[in-house]
Amino acid sequence: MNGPDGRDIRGVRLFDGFLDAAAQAAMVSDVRDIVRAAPLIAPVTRRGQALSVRMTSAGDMGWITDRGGYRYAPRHPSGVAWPPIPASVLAVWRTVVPDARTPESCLVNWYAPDARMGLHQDRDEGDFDQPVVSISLGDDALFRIGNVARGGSTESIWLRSGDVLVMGGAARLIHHGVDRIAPGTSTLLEAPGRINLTLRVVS
Ligand SMILES: O=C(O)CCC(=O)C(=O)O
Ligand SMILES: [Fe+2]
Repeated sequence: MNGPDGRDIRGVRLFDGFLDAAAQAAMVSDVRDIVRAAPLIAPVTRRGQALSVRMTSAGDMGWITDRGGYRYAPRHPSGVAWPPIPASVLAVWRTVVPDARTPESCLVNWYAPDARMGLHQDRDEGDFDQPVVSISLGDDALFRIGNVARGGSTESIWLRSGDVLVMGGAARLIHHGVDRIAPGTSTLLEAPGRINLTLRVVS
């Protein structure tokens, strides 16, 4: 059921339709401000393999990956500080995880129609008692949820614009990924694609 604590899928909590159309549009405008200050990066792994998403960040720390490996960094590669996390985004965190510490990082993932994200854990943070909160804007995404341990069965759900997902507690280190997006399922953005915002406490 979809009560005040969201719908439970393997310990992950989904608040579907959390943001109404006006709140989504306002948040997109805030994301555009972030991207203007800290332009999207085409990330590569240490081995030089390109990720299909484009990324930037807001907050004290931003997650980056390049030929030096992956890490949290205090600055955008251009040398500018990451812009602050917008109030609209912080408000979502405070509502869905009121007992958590203040997030130090808001990763902005941009999915063009052919982008995806492989199954992984979010484990570059210092305190796994703190949740991860993810906000979806734009086209639908097929989100796969596995297990904390590697392997085993998985379950996929469609994340839609305005949905908020919480990975916390026993599900904090659950494997997850985005198999694909469905271009053209939302009219929120001017071009097909999807924005995902992922909030984390880093330290
Ligand atoms: O795009 C999403 O919904 C998930 C993003 C994600 O898992 C991440 O950035 O670590
Ligand atoms: Fe993740």
